[in-house]
Amino acid sequence: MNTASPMTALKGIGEKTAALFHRVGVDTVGELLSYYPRTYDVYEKPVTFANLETDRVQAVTGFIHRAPDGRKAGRYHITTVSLEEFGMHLQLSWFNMPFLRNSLLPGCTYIFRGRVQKKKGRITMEQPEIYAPEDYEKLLDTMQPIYGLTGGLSNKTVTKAVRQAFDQLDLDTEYLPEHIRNEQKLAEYNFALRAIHFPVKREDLLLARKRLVFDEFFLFILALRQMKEQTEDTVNECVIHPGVAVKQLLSSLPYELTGAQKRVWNEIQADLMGETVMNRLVQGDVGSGKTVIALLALLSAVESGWQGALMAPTEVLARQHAESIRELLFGLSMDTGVELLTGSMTAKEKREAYARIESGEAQIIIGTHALIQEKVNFAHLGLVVTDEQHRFGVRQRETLAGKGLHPHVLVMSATPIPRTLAIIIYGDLDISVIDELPANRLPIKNCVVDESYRPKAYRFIEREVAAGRQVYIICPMVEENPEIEIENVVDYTEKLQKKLASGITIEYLHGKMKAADKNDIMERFAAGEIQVLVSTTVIEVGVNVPNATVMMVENAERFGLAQLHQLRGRVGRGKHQSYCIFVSGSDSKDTKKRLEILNKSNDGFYIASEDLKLRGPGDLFGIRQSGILEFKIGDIFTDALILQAASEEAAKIEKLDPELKLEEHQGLREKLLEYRLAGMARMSL
Ligand SMILES: Nc1ncnc2c1ncn2[C@@H]1O[C@H](COP(=O)(O)OP(=O)(O)OP(=O)(O)O)[C@@H](O)[C@H]1O
Repeated sequence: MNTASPMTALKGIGEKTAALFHRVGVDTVGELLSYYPRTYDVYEKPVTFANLETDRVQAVTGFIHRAPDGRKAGRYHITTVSLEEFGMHLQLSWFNMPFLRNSLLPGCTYIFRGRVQKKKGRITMEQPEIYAPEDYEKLLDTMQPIYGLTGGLSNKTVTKAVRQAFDQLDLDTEYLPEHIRNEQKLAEYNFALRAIHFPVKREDLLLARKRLVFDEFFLFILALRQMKEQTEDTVNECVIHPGVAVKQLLSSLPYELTGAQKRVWNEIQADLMGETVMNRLVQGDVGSGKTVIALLALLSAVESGWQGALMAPTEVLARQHAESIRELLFGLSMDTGVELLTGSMTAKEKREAYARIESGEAQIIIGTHALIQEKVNFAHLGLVVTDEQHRFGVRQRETLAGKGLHPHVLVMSATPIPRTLAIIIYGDLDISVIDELPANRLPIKNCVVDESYRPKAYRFIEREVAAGRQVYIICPMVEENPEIEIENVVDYTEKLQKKLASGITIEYLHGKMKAADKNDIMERFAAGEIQVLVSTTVIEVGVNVPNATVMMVENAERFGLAQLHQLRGRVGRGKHQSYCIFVSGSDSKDTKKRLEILNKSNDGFYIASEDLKLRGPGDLFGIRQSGILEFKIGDIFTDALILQAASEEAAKIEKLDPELKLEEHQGLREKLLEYRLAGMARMSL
């Protein structure tokens, strides 16, 4: 067995289980080893009731005075036990486990372990684990890995598979040169890999994590530098001059560009006319008006005889872009062929669209990445506008170059990262920043509240709807189990229908819905036919419905601040006063402090940097701040110092041995090659 062996090479994993692993992105034994735990279960000493903290998983010692109660509640059977300690009470409950009434014996002591919650003023644990004290003793202080799962794939299965892989594999030898390991005080590779899955103690885990985060950033930056060398100075074969249509568009906009938009547009124009091809990142906070900048570039391309493609991460966004672009171009004297290309189109529709793209009749092509990248033959592509989530890298360029195309590339990003980090992460791109919001915006009013505020929030929502506005409600994500997440959204919507005044149209949206259904809901929301949209975070990126003025986020404490900021960015996009209600299910002080940052500021850069200060780089169990670039373990915010170190080491290597020819760099050279090959599928590096 080696790292390239398929998952079925492991004992006990057949085709069916392998298919489940495939769903979480693991096809080979090597990928399994880098499928790092999402978090760890730490079996800490039982605490006294006085030290229970809501929203934390804790253990208590409980003496059973009398047999548990059992009762029916709708579809469920509920077993409850009330524990007492120095006059303080803790209520335990289990769903559909009636047998507990006979197995929890009066007069005996058990350890109960679960998430502490406060419900109707009472301290509770739902579904706590139950241990005999002597069994718990054995688990004490161990850390059990918890992996990201999917329906049907249990944590036990993943854990067992990882153990087996470690037992049977000859692991890679250390590949980082010793001078780097010494300089950065990094743990040995195999130690790190083992310890990240099965840490014996917390210190080991911290060391392991630091090493693997460093590796991830280091390889990324080295690959990026190689990529930059390959793409730099491609001669500009698609010279683009903005002309009459662009002027007309500018004067027909219902607003004037902000100073920042004008500056960035100038930078782009200079690129488009320049001697080398454009590789530019436009960074701008949510709602700063990036779409119109993209459109100006696309229209300039069309005016100069080229096609422009706009690649969106989701079908919903592609549709939205197509619509708003058609609207903005309407009435210009030049007719522009705008083509929308999405997965839910029929085969016939797609064929016809491909034909129009190939003939050049379609001039601005808007679609999802997969469709535009893989299947399309362009007549004369001059510009690609894409987003940061899908790196448009060497492979994409090579594919296009194979078709004789060397287009300009414009990458759009709403991730608020400080410039110093941006330069490292986007080392292959020039950077422009739209650092100003349109002037007509009223700042969003925020509040952080607890669950008891819900009825008031609902009355507020009713008033806004009565005034003609629209509302988003975000349900908590359930990372471990997408099925529960869907249930949450559906359940919440049903309950909400009873709580809000009749006559309000409420619909829900989640990631597992069919594309056509999602489109339908989004279109009806955009058209104002739906007033309240209950959703998972699928709504997070880019949706633009300026009439929506309320964003209510349930269990806000479970989200990263950067993500909450993105979510909040869905409102406050028009002329109406907008509101954001963060409902927190936790009364922990740290949570309050974090959410307070959002309360104080609407500025993405400020929020990201304050969050970083508060959490500190050692925050191991923290919420990942951003899904961008899909780093497996590193987080550009919380691991900013490691990112910086990796960048410095990469620069040194480049100076010392740019082609990695030295003996001591052979391991690294191989690893980098492997990384780039794997990355082609993942990040297109
Ligand atoms: N200069 C401006 N003045 C007033 N309104 C503007 C200006 N530029 C853009 N807008 C409007 O602001 C809204 C948000 O713009 P846009 O959708 O381009 O944001 P964005 O930067 O893409 O944000 P996100 O990252 O959240 O998608 C749109 O309704 C757009 O019409």
